[in-house]
Order: sequence, then structure tokens, then C-alpha cells
Amino acid sequence: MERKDEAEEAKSKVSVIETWLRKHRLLYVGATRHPFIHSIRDGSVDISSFKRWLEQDYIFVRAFVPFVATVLLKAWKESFDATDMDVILSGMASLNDEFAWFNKEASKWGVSLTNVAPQKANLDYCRFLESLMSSEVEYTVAITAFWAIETVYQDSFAHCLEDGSNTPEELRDTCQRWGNDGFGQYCRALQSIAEHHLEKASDDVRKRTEAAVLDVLEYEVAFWNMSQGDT
Ligand SMILES: Cc1ncc(CN)c(N)n1
Repeated sequence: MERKDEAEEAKSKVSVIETWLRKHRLLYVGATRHPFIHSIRDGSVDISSFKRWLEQDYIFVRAFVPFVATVLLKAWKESFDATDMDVILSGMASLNDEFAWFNKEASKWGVSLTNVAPQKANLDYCRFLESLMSSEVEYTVAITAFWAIETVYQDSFAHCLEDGSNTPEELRDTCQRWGNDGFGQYCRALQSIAEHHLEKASDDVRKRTEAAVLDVLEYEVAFWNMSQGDT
């Protein structure tokens, strides 16, 4: 085949992640357009649900940091592209800021982040993260799950900032945290890393990666449900 045809074919080819997002559209929409997100966007959010989400998410993020550390370790060992580490490291740095943000937000809402008991949906999700930390889990699976986790928050909170949204002023900072354009670019960088690795992965690794993405989406739905008190 001519080089030009190859370039044209690559352009029109639907990526692995795009194929999955189309195939599992309902679940993806369920995770990113959850009633909890709709309630923030239309201003009807129950503040006790928001506070529960804040407390529980702080616990989740504490478990997320070691997970990201293992993704970084896998990138160092398994990636053929040194820029992967730069992107993952930038994510870790923003998690550092996130802890300061959680503390500030907790004091704004009169919420204590110490001695909060993790709820079942959170424990289940943290246990899943821990399973991905195993050295047996390939980098492709871990980096793609990482992309999915970050993207659900980006897509959800960006929706609350779109024109026509009625997000209360005091919640805009939370939506900005994950819904800002910079975080969107970071998620696209993670997606492109994941895509590169998925292109080269075996069918078996691809299948396990798809299963991990579906798990992430289901855990995210359960996490929003928990925040609304529907456990
Ligand atoms: C449950 C959950 N999912 C994703 C994110 C974004 N890091 C988060 N903070 N919490």
C-alpha cells in the first residue's frame, strides 16, 4: 500500500478506546451523567450528599496515590516512551495539590476528614485499585484504568461548568478542580498513551483492559450512588 493510503487509513481508523466507548455508551453515560452530577449542574444538589461525597472522596484519593505510584513504576519498567513518565508524574503532582484542596474545602463546609469510616462502595473501589497495583497487572491495563478513572471526573465535572448549567457558586471550585481545560488536556494525554499501548497489546491484554475499564465505570456509578445515600 502507498504511504499516503496508510496515513489516510490511520486517520479514519477508530481507536480501541473509542470503540469501547461506543460499545459501552450506556455505562459511560451512567458514570459521567449521574443524577448526583445532574443535581450539581441544575443547582438542586442535597448538601449533605455533597459533604458525604467530599469525605468519601478524600479516602479514595488517599488510596489512589499509591495506585498512581505503581502506574509510574510500570511506566518506568515497561514503556518505550519516556514522556509517559512525565505525564504520570504531572498527575501525581496535582494529587499533592488535591490534598491541600480537600482540607480547604472541608473547612469551608465544616466537614472533618479525620475518622471518617469508608462506606462499602468506597471500600470495594479501593480494593479494586489495590488489585491493579499488583506487579502481575500489565502497564497497558493499569494506564488505561488510570485514564478511565480521571476521565469520568473530568467529563462529569466539566458538564457542570458548561453554558446553561446552574451550578451553585459555592460548588464551582469543586467542578473547576476536575472540569478545567488543563485537566481535560491531561486526560487526553493519558488516553493517547493508553491507545499507543493498546495498539501493540495482545488480544488477551486488550480483553483484560476492556474489563478493567468496565469495572472502573461500574465502581464510579456505585460511588456516586453512595454519595447520594443510595447504597
Ligand atoms: C471516585 C473518584 N474517581 C476519580 C477521581 C479523580 N481522580 C476521584 N477523585 N474520585
